[in-house]
Amino acid sequence: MTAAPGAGTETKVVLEAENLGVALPIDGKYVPITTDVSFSVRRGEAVALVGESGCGKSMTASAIMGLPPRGAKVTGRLRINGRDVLDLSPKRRRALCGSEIGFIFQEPMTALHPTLRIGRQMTDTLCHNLGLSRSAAMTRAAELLDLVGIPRPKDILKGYVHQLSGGMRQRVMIALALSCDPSLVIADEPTTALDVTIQAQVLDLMEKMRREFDVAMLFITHDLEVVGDFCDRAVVMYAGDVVETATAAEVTRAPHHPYTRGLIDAVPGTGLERLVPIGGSVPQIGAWPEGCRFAPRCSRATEKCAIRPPLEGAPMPDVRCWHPLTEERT
Ligand SMILES: Nc1ncnc2c1ncn2[C@@H]1O[C@H](COP(=O)(O)OP(=O)(O)OP(=O)(O)O)[C@@H](O)[C@H]1O
Repeated sequence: MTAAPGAGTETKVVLEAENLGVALPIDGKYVPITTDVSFSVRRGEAVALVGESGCGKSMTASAIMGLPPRGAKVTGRLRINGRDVLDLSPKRRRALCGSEIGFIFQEPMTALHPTLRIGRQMTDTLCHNLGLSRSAAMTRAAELLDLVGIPRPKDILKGYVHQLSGGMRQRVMIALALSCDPSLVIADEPTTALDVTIQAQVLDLMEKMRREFDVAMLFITHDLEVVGDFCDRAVVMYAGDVVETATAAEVTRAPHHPYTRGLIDAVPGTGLERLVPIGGSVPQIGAWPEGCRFAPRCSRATEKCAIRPPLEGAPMPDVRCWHPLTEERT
């Protein structure tokens, strides 16, 4: 693994999604799952993709990884380290993903094989992606486990994933994600399945890895506290759309989109006397309103919201809303 490069390279854009859309064939026609998803992640930066369940966060991540569901139509542009990847052949795409993108999933038990020794799984990945010999891969695997704070790495490599605690399993996932020296790591709800103390440890470790190796991180979460604590910027999604993009501090302290405000008011620790859930629910795919998709749940909605607001060109930049909140951001 290469150490963090020096100053001057930290602004390099690693991931660029431009009007990224995924549609799935359902009952004989393509139904949009996400539309117009645009954002970027720079080297060393952690960007959160945030929103309620069903907003399209994981679908966006699967399109970036080149692993959308069978039959999916992916449109728009997607660049990884400046290279357009949507037109690559499946083989070249897999090779690119193996060498440039690392993944951390919510539940390591579903991503790690239950009956293969941890050493075997790690060395398979290292041999395949880096072309190492089996013995060199085993040495590297032990180094990686040591790096992520796993004690007695050589013993752990001989064991199985079910013998580890949830936090240790997630450390193995992080080691695997970093094993190919990726420029981008996609973490899909990596701490949701862990208890609070272990969550904090895993987040600390990811933060350390991000700083040390200067990777770009796309962090998929519905936890706004994690966004505020861990991420630099946040991309808020609603019903398959990006509705607001800003720094994590701005999004969590002074959001401009009523949906983002609703998300914040619905979680504990916001200072409100009681939590205020957003009324209603995310519209089903195939049943999105014509205009603003959030309008049916929005107290600020007017007739104008029958027209879909653009992300740019509505009253505020990076806020897909005709009536944004105008709280000052300091
Ligand atoms: N293979 C599929 N076939 C049909 N619909 C799907 C499929 N995968 C996802 N969907 C639908 O696409 C929408 C977006 O799903 P997605 O998993 O991306 O949401 P999410 O924001 O990641 O939610 P969560 O936080 O619950 O994972 C949902 O309505 C979901 O039911």
